Amino acid sequence: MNVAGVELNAAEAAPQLLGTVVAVQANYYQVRLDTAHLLFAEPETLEVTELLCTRRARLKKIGQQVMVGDRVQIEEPDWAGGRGAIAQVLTRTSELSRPPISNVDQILLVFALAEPTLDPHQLSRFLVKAESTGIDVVLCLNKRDLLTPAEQEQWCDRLNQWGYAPILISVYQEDGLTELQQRLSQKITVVAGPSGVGKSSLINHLIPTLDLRVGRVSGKLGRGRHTTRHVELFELPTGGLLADTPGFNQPEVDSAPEDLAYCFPEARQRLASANCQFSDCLHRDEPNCAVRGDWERYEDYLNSLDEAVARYTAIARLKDAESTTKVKSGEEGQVQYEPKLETKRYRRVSRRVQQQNLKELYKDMDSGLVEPD
Ligand SMILES: Nc1nc2c(ncn2[C@@H]2O[C@H](COP(=O)(O)OP(=O)(O)OP(=O)(O)O)[C@@H](O)[C@H]2O)c(=O)[nH]1
Ligand SMILES: [Zn+2]
Repeated sequence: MNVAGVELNAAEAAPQLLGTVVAVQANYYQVRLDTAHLLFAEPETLEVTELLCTRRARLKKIGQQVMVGDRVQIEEPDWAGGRGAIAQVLTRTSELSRPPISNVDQILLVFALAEPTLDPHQLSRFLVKAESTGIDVVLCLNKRDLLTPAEQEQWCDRLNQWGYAPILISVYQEDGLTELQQRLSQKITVVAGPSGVGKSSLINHLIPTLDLRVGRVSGKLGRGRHTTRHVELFELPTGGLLADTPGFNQPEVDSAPEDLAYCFPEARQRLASANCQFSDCLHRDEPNCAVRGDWERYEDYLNSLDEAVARYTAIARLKDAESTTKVKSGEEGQVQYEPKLETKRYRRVSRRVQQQNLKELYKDMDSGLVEPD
C-alpha cells in the first residue's frame, strides 16, 4: 500500500533510522533495526538492535496500518529506554492476509518424504495454495534419511516434472541444511506445511535460541502455536527473517477459476509458449486449449477448478441473493436463500460440491473470516 502524501525525507542531512516490524502486540510494534543505524555512531546506539515503537498519530489519521514485515522509518529513538515512534511505512512489495505479513519474499513449503507418507495430492494442494499468493515458493522435503537414494531421486524427477526443484534435507542427519540456509539468507520467509513433517525441528535447527516444542501432539482442542493468531518474524543467525504460519496449514483453494492455471508451473509454462483459442479458456474441454494435456497434475488442476468454480458461484449467488433480498433469516437465525440458476460459464459444478462450499462459506462468514461485501 502506498502512503499517500508522505514523502521520504531523503534530503535531510541526518541518516534515516529504518527497520522491520517483527512483532505486533496491541498498539506496540517491535522493530528490528537495520544495521545501518550504527552509522549514527552514538556509543549508546551500538548495543541496541530492536526498539519497541508506537505509531505516530499522523499515521493513524490517514488510516495507515502497520503489520509484521513492514519496513518502517523511526523517529525520536530513546536508545536508553529502547523506545521509538514509527513515522512512516515504506511501500510494501507484497501482503499476505493469512498470516498477516508484508514484504514476504518466499514461502518455504516443508513436507516429509516419509512418516507421514508423502501424499502427492496433499502436496499439490499446498503448492497451489502457496502459488496462489503470487509469492515465490521454495519446496523442501525433510526426512531424506528414511528413503533410499533411488527413492529420493524418483521424487526429485517427479517434482521436476511439476516444475519444482525440491531441496532434500534431513534435520536428523543435518543433511542439505547449508543449501537451505543459503536460500533463506537475507530474505523474509514464511514456513508452511502439514503437521509432523519436521517444521519445528527444522526451525529449531536454523534458530537454536528459539526452542520450539518438537513432536508435540495437538490435543483435542488443537491448542498450540498453530492455533494462536500471534505472528512473529525471527531472525536467522545467517541473516534474514523467518515466520512460522498459524493458519496456513489447512489449505483451501481460493483462487478465482480463471487464475487457477497460473498456480501450476506446468500450465504456466504451456501458456508462456502458446495461447488457447479463447482468452477466457478454463482449460477443461474448450477447443484448441494450450494447457490441457498429458501432464501428471492435470487431473488435480481439474479438481481444484471444480472447487474454485463452486466457490465463486456460491459467492456470486450470495451477492445476487443479497441484492434481490432473497436472503431471509430462518427460524434459528440460519440464513436461507432460494437457489438461482448457475451462471452459464461455470455450469459444470455438481450441486453437492456447491452446497458443501456454501456451507463452508457460511462457516467462514460466521467466524468473521469472510466479509459479506
Ligand atoms: N526420520 C526423521 N525424523 C524427523 C526429522 N526431522 C524431524 N523428525 C521427527 O518428526 C516428528 C515431527 O517433528 P516436528 O518438528 O514436531 O514436526 P512439525 O512439522 O513441527 O509438526 P507440528 O508441530 O505438528 O506442525 C518428530 O518426531 C521429529 O523428531 C528427520 O530429519 N528425520
Ligand atoms: Zn486453455
